[in-house]
Amino acid sequence: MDKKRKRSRSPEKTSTERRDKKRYRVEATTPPALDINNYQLVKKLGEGSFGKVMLASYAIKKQHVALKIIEKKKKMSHKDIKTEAAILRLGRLCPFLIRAYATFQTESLVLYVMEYARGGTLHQLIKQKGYFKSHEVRFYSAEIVVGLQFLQEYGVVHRDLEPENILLNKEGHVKIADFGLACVHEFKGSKAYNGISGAYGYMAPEV
Ligand SMILES: Nc1ncnc2c1ncn2[C@@H]1O[C@H](COP(=O)(O)OP(=O)(O)OP(=O)(O)O)[C@@H](O)[C@H]1O
Repeated sequence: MDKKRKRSRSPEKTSTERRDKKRYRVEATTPPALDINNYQLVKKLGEGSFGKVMLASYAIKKQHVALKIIEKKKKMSHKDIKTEAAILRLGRLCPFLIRAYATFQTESLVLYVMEYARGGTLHQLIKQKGYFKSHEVRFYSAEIVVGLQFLQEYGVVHRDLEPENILLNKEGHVKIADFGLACVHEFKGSKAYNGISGAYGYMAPEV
């Protein structure tokens, strides 16, 4: 009788253990897009107050991406990092916003893997051309407005809109970038966001 009980309990325990081991193995595997070793840095695309943006090659898909690298020691607030990452993830829903393929962190860095806008910035284009013809002004304005309208629907205020942060893809379409100062806020009645933010010359008149 005793022997029988022993035999029936032991396989039960073993299968639970096996299940737990299996679950542990699945959780311990880092998806390739979240593994810093899968990105080979090619060159610097830009640098800001909290970090730099590098052109990188994602080994798994042999694809160029823009990798924004923020050093944790630079003390960008946790809330701002989470907000920027969340807005970058929204980018997949609107063609005029830079989108993130992945966001992750290491012990010392926060990383956003973004689509690479290979057409440069609107600022570079303005410098290169000197001025825009009226149909070009309409083209860029329309795409920027659609991008901003989309952000507004999600309660996002960019707060740092300027030609350096309007990127262009290889077909020349607008990709609004740099959500480091953005806030997610709902304007209700007379409630307004406190604090001045943005680049002088490009701030909204009401700011
Ligand atoms: N997805 C991208 N594709 C191509 N270039 C990019 C991309 N993202 C950023 N850059 C380049 O890097 C520069 C800096 O990027 P970004 O403004 O996001 O960094 P930042 O650290 O937040 O800068 P700042 O402190 O000025 O706000 C941009 O002006 C642009 O030239």
